Amino acid sequence: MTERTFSIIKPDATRRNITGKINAVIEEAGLRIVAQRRVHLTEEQAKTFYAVHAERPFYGELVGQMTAEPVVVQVLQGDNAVARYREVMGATNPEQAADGTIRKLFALSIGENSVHGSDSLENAGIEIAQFFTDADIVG
Ligand SMILES: Nc1ncnc2c1ncn2[C@@H]1O[C@@H]2COP(=O)(O)O[C@H]2[C@H]1O
Repeated sequence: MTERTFSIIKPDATRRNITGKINAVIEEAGLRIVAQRRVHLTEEQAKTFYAVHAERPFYGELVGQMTAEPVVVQVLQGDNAVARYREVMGATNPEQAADGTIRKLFALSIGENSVHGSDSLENAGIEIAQFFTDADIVG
């Protein structure tokens, strides 16, 4: 089934100027980038986006990292896009990520793990709506 999922290329990757390399892995995996924008997240935006992690010990560091430098927010479209992108990203901890995945190729650490992807179709809809309107997405 064709789905849309939400992706963030994180500051550790924009800082190293490797957004194109990450997009190449995404496209080679059969996902289509149907919306994309570079944005410097405010603290409020990052806190809202990661509210589900507010009680976790790494929350403050996470918000700090996500607001340190610009990110690239994206909508990806394709067959089973939510699950497919999670496969393409690899495990949250790059030490556990499979060969060929974005995190195996590029991530620096569990915190600086280069990309975010929605964990469910429902959350994909919520996350996409935080950054894009329907008019921004050209499928
Ligand atoms: N111990 C941790 N466990 C899980 N996520 C962590 C941890 N420390 C930092 N994080 C970050 O928290 C983020 C939450 O969702 P992400 O998919 O963006 O990727 C996660 C990691 O970058």
